[in-house]
Amino acid sequence: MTDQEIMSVILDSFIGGSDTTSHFMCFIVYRIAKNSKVLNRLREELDSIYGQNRTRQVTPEDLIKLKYTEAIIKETARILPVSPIILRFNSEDDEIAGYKWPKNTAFTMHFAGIHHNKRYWKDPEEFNPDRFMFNEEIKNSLIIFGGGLRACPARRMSMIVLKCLIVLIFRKYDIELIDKDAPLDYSSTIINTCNKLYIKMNPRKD
Ligand code: HEM
Repeated sequence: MTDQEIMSVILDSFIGGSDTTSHFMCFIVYRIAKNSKVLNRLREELDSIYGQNRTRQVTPEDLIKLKYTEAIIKETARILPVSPIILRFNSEDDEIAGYKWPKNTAFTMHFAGIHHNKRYWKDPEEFNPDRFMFNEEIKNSLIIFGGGLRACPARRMSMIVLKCLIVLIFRKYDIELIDKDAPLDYSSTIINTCNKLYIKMNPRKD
């Protein structure tokens, strides 16, 4: 690889990796803080793994047990994916769905549309992590990290990072939204970004 290629891979990772994870985490905190039932279920899961020891390291075994935590991450991404679209160009003339597509046509894939389609999801507007506990998911109806050859190379690591962040925050702290009725304040461009999220954070009382 040339220096320039190495440089662009590093830059890609910084750009593709920092905003995505931080906005995703804001969306997760908002959904949990907004839904007391979800928060209680999450605490039950965390307490069953960590008990009163709220400072020990998260282990690989914990990551497997964190099923409800993973369901929250997936449901947050289903409702509002950080990356709602991806682009692809066809390298050859093609025919798809009865239409002819000349080489170099730009295809935009709209994940958010798939995530809210009633053909794939029951009550798609409802935030309900349980749908991932009971295998409601149909193949390719949830696309968080893109797909195919250019899928996000950090998809596994990102799930681990998000799980660890949820554990570190929610096993130890009470998080409250300052304005419980305010809708999530976000902007939508090629990625969905959280504009602001005001929260109160205190050590857990129980
Ligand atoms: C939760 C956080 C993340 C989300 C939601 C996310 C999502 C995505 C999506 C949707 C794509 C496009 C995939 C496609 O075109 O099929 C992508 C590509 C990419 N992501 Fe991530 N990503 C995340 C975290 C990261 C992190 C932490 C890194 C690096 C450390 C990273 C590096 C990249 C790179 C380099 C690409 C381009 C891959 C290519 O074009 O071949 N991402 N990501």
